[in-house]
Amino acid sequence: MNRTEQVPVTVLTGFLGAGKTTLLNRILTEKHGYRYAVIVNEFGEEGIDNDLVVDADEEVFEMNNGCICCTVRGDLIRILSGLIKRAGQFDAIIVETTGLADPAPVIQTFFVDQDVAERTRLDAIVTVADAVHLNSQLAEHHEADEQIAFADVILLNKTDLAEAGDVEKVEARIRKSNPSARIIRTARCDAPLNEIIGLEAFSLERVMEFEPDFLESGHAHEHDNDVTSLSFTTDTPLDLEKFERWFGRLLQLHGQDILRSKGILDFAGQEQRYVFQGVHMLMDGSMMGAWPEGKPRSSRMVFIGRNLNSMELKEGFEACKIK
Ligand SMILES: Nc1nc2c(ncn2[C@@H]2O[C@H](COP(=O)(O)OP(=O)(O)OP(=O)(O)O)[C@@H](O)[C@H]2O)c(=O)[nH]1
Repeated sequence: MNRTEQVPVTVLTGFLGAGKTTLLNRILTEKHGYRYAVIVNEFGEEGIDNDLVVDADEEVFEMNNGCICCTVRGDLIRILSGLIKRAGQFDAIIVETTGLADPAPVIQTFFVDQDVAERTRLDAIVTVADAVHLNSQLAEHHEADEQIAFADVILLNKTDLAEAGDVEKVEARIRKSNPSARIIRTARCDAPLNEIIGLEAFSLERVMEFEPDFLESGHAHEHDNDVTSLSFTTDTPLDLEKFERWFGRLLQLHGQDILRSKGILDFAGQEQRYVFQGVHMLMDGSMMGAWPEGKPRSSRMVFIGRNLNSMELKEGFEACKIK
């Protein structure tokens, strides 16, 4: 098949909370004239990410029942195969992996499945790196290192939160894992789109240089078993003050172990949905607009981390309900 008839695919990866969804939203809202099909994979059970992706014209396919790099790889192939059949209807495919994904099995999918291999081509692996947390993530999670190693482009993001001098140190550390990727320093992933999409940057030869058995090994992959996810939902509105007190204390006490937290919440007396985001101890929250019409209001939250105490978290969450 002619190379120009193959659908280009950009894989967005990066550790938990680095800014992948922020980047995706940027791509989807900027005026570029292209039509993208988007595949979003999420580790938590509650499918929050899908609601955090802006309402764009693009088609968004959710894969929530596991991590893209292991259990749901079959789903990825199925979605890609479906998209390929309608290839004329969009210009490119964007795949956002979970923050815990090893990108290798995802990349392999584009070479080992014959149909997918013939009809798509990897444009680039774009990795978002959190300038504040990357060093510790690299020390603790081999997935973080793989995400950096496989990148063609690295957005060294959250430079607004990093201490002066730290960005240079993180960049030097990145270079040890990946000497050749283009590194772009960003705040809220504010890189020009033409440096992210349509690059024709992916090179299997480069990958084979540092992983010679890349295509043969099957790249057996195991996640850190100590990282788990818990999610909670309720239809009862929550008390904003109680929630803030509980959550602030929780992150103070357990922020080392709670790698990621996020939720869409229904606070009593508030018209809009409230979205909160935590990455370790750093927390961010804001109103995110009206509740979708015709759908009941409810609160959903997800924790991803080590040593998560299910009972304690559940009790804390339940205690935030209005009486
Ligand atoms: N201050 C600051 N906050 C940022 C930046 N980029 C993203 N954020 C915030 O960081 C939080 C996590 O961003 P996301 O885009 O959801 O990160 P993600 O990589 O998609 O997270 P997961 O999918 O859960 O792994 C959100 O609250 C963002 O608004 C940045 O450059 N600076």
